[in-house]
Amino acid sequence: MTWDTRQAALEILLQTDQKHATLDRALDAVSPNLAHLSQPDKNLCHAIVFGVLRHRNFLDFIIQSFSKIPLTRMDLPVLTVLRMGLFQLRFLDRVPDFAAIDTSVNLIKNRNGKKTAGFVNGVLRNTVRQFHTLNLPDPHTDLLGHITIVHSIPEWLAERWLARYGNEQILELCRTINQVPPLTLRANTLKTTRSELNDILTAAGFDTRLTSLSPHGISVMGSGIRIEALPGFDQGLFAVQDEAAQLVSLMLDPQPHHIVLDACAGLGGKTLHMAQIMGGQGKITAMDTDPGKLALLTAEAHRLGAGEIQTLTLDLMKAGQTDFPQYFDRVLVDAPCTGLGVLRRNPDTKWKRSFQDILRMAGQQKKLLNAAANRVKPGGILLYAVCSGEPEENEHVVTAFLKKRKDYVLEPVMDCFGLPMDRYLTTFPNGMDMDGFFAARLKRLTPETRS
Ligand SMILES: C[S@@+](CC[C@H](N)C(=O)[O-])C[C@H]1O[C@@H](n2cnc3c(N)ncnc32)[C@H](O)[C@@H]1O
Repeated sequence: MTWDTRQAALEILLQTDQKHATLDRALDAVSPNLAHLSQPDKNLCHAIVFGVLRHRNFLDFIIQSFSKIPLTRMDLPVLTVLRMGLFQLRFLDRVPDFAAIDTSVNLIKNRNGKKTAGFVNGVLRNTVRQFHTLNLPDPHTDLLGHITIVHSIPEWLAERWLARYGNEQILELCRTINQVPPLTLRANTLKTTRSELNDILTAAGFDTRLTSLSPHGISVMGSGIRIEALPGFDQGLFAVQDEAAQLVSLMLDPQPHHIVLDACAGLGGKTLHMAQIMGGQGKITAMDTDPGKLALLTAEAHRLGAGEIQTLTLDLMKAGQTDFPQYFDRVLVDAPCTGLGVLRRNPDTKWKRSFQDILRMAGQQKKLLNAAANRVKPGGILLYAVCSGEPEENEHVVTAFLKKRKDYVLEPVMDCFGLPMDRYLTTFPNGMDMDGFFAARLKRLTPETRS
């Protein structure tokens, strides 16, 4: 089946609306149907999908204001087409108003018939004519309403952030969350240097910025950049990795002679950074419950020339002594989490999470950290990381761990990068232009240092 640009965007959004289909999975699932589209059309499709997910509450507020039918009684495809049309009208200068309206009307006419098409036409045209009459919540008198509607943050999350952050900080955070994040590369120092890679990219006409804290990062400015088309991709000169994620492996500080366990390795972003920091020496075991991810990790290790990475499909919670004949100098637990720190990359996450998820994930994180702790050599380091800034998944996990495990102490992050933070690594999209990460460096004491 082949789709045009907006049909494709509609299908992706409808798939993403199912609770367990992440945006990444939906994009992967439909990608064969997009193969015939030109690159600008693919870019437009992505812009609509991400834009609708970023601004969903704002778009719904407008639809509700100009529709006689309540949103709760609207068919999901109709509501989605309205969101897509409105997003183009309000946010995409490159799409003229008539094109945004006509393509939306035709899209729904083919699916639901003429009557529904008339309804969509009416709502979109009313918006164009009467948008100026809308009363949007004012940040000075109704900050919660403003954040919820204008910045499209779910109310339960906005309430939590309001209790935690100052007014200016939360507004800045919300603004950055809805912006397109930078494409950040990690120079593969097994094959090149950051400065050499930067020269290659700038010579090819790309506008780049060196990351300020990671010595390996380069952000490539602009939108719609195809990673595979960047110079150096086939030669494995870089991997795609946000700066905050780069800081995690740097904070673990694995040495060339170390034996390392990446206990939740996933696709291996951090495993392969560790391999590069270790100069392709030492020994790394990449473990995950998902064999499919580990297979992709092995392929990526090959592209990057990272040498032999031992993979292990195993549940950390069920792993016993026989699974690991030796102790490790370094263990990374990059735990599964709510992902609320990476909303600018995965805007669908905000509509799928609830407070209960934070508590559920925190319970799992505590268990994973405890299970990993027994694998660390006395004198070795256990690093706990999550891409969420929620306290239950951050310091609460670490505090509970330290209460239980008197053989561990927290090592201050200040010593790692001279960051303006003392105990933990905490990064934010606002101000730092990085994903929101949390990491704690825990040292296992030797019998001598314990007493
Ligand atoms: C945040 S992701 C890891 C991302 C990865 N470290 C990276 O940098 O690309 C968490 C991973 O933990 C894995 N996982 C979840 N529960 C696990 C368990 N009990 N044992 C091992 N891995 C687990 C998931 O499959 C997922 O790939």
